[in-house]
Amino acid sequence: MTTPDQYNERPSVAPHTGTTATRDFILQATGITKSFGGVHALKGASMTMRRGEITALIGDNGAGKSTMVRCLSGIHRPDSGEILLDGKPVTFENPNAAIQQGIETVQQNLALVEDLTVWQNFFLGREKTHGFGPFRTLDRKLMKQTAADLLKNLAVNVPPVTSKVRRLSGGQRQAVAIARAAGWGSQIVIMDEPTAALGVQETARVEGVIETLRESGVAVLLISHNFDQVMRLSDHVWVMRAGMAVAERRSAETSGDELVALITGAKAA
Ligand SMILES: Nc1ncnc2c1ncn2[C@@H]1O[C@H](COP(=O)(O)OP(=O)(O)OP(=O)(O)O)[C@@H](O)[C@H]1O
Repeated sequence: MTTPDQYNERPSVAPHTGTTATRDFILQATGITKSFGGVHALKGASMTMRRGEITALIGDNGAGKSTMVRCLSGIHRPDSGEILLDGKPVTFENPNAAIQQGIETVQQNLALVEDLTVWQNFFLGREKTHGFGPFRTLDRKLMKQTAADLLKNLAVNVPPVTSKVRRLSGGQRQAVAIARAAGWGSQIVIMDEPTAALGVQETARVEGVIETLRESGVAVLLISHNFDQVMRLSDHVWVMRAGMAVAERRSAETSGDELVALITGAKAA
């Protein structure tokens, strides 16, 4: 039987050749390499994500998590390897190409414009219009209503969508960024340390939004250094070490101690 841990020992073996049916995976990355000059950030890393699950990606500083995320979100082009989305090979020339394929990334800096309102941020670069030709105008009413509905569906309690982002708390901003990512019909939402800068209450609120996202069938990739959060929220955990994804565990079947041992290499995968 091919176990996930073996994928990385034999990167040429695609995850979808294992015993889990390909259709279970929304994403399969196989043998991804990426170097920056002499720095080999990814050395043939392979990982998978399933629909309607939260997959955590953990590892020490410099393990390659952000580089993997950037390859999946079109910021970097892998030097080699294959990414399958819904079973089909994809390549992303740029972040827009990943977005077109249904992969949204909530960056650490959130990429929200402070001086615009919540609804304007939702539709930044993707504005809805009505009318034709020279009579075409922005459909503000539709955009406001859509943004409000999305926030409501995700049970996000933020001030009216006409509020400027500048007025929102850290947790509210994070929730808006997640709701925006979810609202564009994405199949996968990638989140890099979504609660790192938040207090206890705001963290709980954002975690609630992430869980709602999972319930709606979206696959979430959560990069987090917070072990409690990883154990609480995720369904599967991939552990990265020195440019490789060295192990996958079901979150319910592992422990913080085992994950630490896998991260440091004290325990073989
Ligand atoms: N643009 C870049 N240019 C040069 N080296 C890079 C670049 N991006 C990443 N690296 C290097 O690649 C390696 C992996 O970095 P990466 O940021 O992917 O790790 P990480 O697991 O996300 O770490 P952290 O938890 O600290 O964010 C590190 O040695 C890093 O210095």
